[in-house]
Amino acid sequence: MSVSKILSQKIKVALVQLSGSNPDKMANLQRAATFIERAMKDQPDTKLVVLPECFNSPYSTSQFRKYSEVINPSEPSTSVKFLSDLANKFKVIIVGGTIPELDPKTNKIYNTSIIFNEDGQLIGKHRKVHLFDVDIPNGISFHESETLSPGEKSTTIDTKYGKFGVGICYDMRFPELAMLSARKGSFAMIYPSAFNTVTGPLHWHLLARSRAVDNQMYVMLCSPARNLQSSYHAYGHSIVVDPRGKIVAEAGEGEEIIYAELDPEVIEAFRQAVPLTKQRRFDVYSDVNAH
Ligand SMILES: NC(=O)CC(=O)C(=O)O
Repeated sequence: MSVSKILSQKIKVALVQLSGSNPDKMANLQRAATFIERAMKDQPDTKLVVLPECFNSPYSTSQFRKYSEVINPSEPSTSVKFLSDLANKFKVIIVGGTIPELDPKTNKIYNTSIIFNEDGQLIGKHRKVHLFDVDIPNGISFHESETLSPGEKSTTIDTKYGKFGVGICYDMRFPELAMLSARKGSFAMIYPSAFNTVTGPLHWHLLARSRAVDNQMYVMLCSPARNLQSSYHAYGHSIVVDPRGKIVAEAGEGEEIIYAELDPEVIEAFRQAVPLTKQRRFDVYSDVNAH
């Protein structure tokens, strides 16, 4: 596939590391608006903005239903309308972190990312496929499946610059979603995320860099800032990794915006130098899911 199809031009991205787990949804939305406005003033050539996982609700299994919204483009809920208006106002693509989603047909709750184009149209959504259910001795226990249901699809979004894949947090531990999007021609994988102070130091950078190197694509992880008043302490360290596995931008632990320029030449040059896509041996591992 020619590079012009993967990413049509250089694009600036902004990852907005907002304070996490605050109980006031409208205040969280307003804060997102303030930061997006700041990003667009600081770097007006920004084409794509990413928000964190659960950016407008507590990250807590007992709270997801209370904060959930029905995602129906013809009857936009509070967060859908808010982010759609922001995308349209600033003429920027927004990967709107995640919000708890209620499916009115099944009464199930999902952890869902909603994505808007520059005209404010909802161009896709991703329901977290792999739920964060872990018990790490002397570390952390968390069971999203207490109240959430898993999504059933991988997600690749089409934009005027090219395609990118979306996963959510724990999804990044499963390389298959990123690989699927890469094979559909994506230039990047974007994960609104909320690792914690146990697993963050162990795996955050490793996983971001691994998904980038596996697929020779950009990888972006956008975390909430650390909030020690909340029950869940997010890791922070929102990060952009290039297709060579090099970290090109990284936040600290507080509220912050980080920027990076994605360059099609970097993708092309590295894919030519290390031509993994031409060297794959699906004749050998076509049955990878058979065991
Ligand atoms: N919160 C998550 O979904 C994932 C996480 O914290 C981890 O994988 O570690």
